[in-house]
Amino acid sequence: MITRLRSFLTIRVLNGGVANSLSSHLRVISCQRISSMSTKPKVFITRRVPESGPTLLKTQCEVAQWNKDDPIPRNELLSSVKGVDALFCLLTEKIDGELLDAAGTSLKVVGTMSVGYDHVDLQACAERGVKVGFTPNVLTNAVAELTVALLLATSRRLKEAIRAVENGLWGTWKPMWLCGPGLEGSTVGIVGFGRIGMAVARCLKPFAVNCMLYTDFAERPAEAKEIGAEFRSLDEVLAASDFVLACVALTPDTKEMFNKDLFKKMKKTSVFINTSRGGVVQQDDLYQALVSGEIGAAGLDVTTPEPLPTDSPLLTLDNCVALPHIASATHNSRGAMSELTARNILSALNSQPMPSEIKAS
Ligand SMILES: O=CC(=O)O
Repeated sequence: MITRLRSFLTIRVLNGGVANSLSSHLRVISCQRISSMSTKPKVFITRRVPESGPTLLKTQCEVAQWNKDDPIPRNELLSSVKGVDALFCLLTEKIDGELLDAAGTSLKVVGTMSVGYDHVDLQACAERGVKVGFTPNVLTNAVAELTVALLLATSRRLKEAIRAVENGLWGTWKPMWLCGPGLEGSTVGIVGFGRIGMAVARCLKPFAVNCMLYTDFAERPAEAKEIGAEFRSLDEVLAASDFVLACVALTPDTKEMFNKDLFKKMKKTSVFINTSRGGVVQQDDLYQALVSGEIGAAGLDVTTPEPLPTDSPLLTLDNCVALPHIASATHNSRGAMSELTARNILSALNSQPMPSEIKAS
């Protein structure tokens, strides 16, 4: 136990950036002494995150943190979680049996600062009695907003336009130059009509879209009526839509669902937008669809892998806009995600209902 505490606290201080000085040694030792007396639950935070979460956690817990913008190496993570009561993680950390076992039986809760949880093995957590929290709702509008921004950037060819201005290719105003499809009078198809899909539909309403279609495992009649969206089969949505928006969660059922067969079913002019997870797209097929003119353009906030390597063929295409997974990146959303992650953790530690718990199905 003492060894566990020692490694926990050493990391805490090392990440404060004072590891090599004598004073840091003294600090490590004094922290260990104080903390070995501490009865507060221990939480490990896997990254530098907005302060709202860590500040809240520190009111009740002993907090150690990988206080950097780059992910913690897996080995470091495995040793850092030993003996913790709670783990505050991000979508970049794979939460599997190995990690849960490295944490040990003290681990009661994993709070991921994300709405997606495809990186968490829910079954492995359930088997070990570890609760899992996530952060729905607080990022919905930010993600919807970015989905619309990406749709517009892709359809209105902003990447080419910005490059043209910066590279002196502007020339003069030309009637035929950099035209693209507009939203007015268009048909928009939303694949996955959950919180985010619906919020995107609401955001698009003022753009004079002619027809809003959606598809999902089941109809959502009440919400669809309020938004003015119509349910269709996936094939019907693909065939009819000028814009196809991927708003599905990544699950075994949706993995690489956007493959060559689906791209073939879309209009040759269609604009495909993905702000969910890169894993829902078969990326080589997408590249072929874009190059061969099977579809018109693609806007991606998420890719496989992330970061997308700079030599990815997708980046050579004018009709593909890629962003670095920033859909929820507003100050407010990220702050709220951090705080909700902390609230999930504290509730679980206090045996209270968690504000947003994921249950294994
Ligand atoms: O992709 C971001 C999230 O899942 O929150």
